[in-house]
Amino acid sequence: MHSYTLIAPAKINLHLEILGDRPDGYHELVMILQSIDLVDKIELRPNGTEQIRLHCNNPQVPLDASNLAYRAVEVMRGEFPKIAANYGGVDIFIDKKIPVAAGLAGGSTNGAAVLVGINLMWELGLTVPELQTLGAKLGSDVPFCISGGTAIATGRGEQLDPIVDLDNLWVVLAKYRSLSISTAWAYKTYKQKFGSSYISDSEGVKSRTAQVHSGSLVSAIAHKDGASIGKLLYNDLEKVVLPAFPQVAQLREAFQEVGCLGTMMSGSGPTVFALCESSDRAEIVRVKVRETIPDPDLEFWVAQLSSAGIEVTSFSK
Ligand SMILES: C[C@@](CO)(OP(=O)(O)O)[C@H](O)COP(=O)(O)OP(=O)(O)OC[C@H]1O[C@@H](n2ccc(N)nc2=O)[C@H](O)[C@@H]1O
Ligand SMILES: Nc1ncnc2c1ncn2[C@@H]1O[C@H](COP(=O)(O)OP(=O)(O)O)[C@@H](O)[C@H]1O
Repeated sequence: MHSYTLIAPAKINLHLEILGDRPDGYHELVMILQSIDLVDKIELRPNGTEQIRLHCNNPQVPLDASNLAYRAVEVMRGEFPKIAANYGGVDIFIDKKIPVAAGLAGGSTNGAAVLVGINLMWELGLTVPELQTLGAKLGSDVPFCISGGTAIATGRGEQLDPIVDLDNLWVVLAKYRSLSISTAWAYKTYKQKFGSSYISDSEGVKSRTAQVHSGSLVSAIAHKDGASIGKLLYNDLEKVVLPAFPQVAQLREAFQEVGCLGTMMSGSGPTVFALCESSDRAEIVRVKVRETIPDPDLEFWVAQLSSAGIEVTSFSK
């Protein structure tokens, strides 16, 4: 049986618009998701036992059944119990570079990598759409993480329409090390603050009152027009996170002041990113914001937008 090493990229949200709440407790969204080349490395090794054993270099990552990498194996075992019984357990090594609970889909992309890796290890022959259907059971962002690139995501985030890949732009990412935000908290607080944006008509049929604002951004992406993309970045969850976490709002202002194409919080935060036209410009922006906020708790990364989803880099006997 082979071992597999996979690369699992983080994502940012160029657009995150909440259209309303849904009967299943989730929110109906329109997002534009974008992979970046800040990546975790995942290694899967058959271990000759029945157990799923996790190893990670970051102590913030849970090593139990709550880890999305662990849950991905369980989803595969649930779907293919006979095949799973032949193959036994697996050791999963997570080399974590993506900050945790940061709005960058770190857990989702690890779960996506394990689905792709198990598909190969167990010789299941599942297609990408089939893997994405299984991925939606793990989390709303998992289907996107499998294919990556640039995509419009609707529904609860799992319905995907790929658009032209953006790779001509860079981002500076910044996050306070000691600050993490729960996605469930961000959506719950949004609902408490803004209620449902669905209204019922005279027959009780619910329809959306929100507008979809992503059209001009899609057009700017089609033209790979960084200046317009920067101006059109959008995230409804900023409305709850920025007032609750003033240091995130200050970080966003600092990026704005140093002059980038645009700046926005990613997903449910607290990572803030600044879009830049080149890696040199990104480095200048990073240095300037570091000077403005010398707090050692603030960490930075520079990454390029990427067309890659989960990639297998090696396998060995
Ligand atoms: C906000 C976003 C933006 O890309 O990403 P992150 O900031 O987590 O990276 C996503 O919507 C997060 O996707 P993901 O992290 O996969 O979420 P899930 O595990 O499916 O859901 C976590 C919780 O968020 C809430 N949730 C999630 C998605 C959605 N469309 N509506 C929701 O209300 C639900 O309370 C759910 O229990
Ligand atoms: N493989 C994983 N990597 C990181 N966090 C994970 C993983 N599996 C489960 N988690 C849990 O998911 C939570 C959210 O982390 P993460 O997926 O990195 O952030 P986000 O949902 O903001 O994109 C963490 O607090 C952690 O408890």
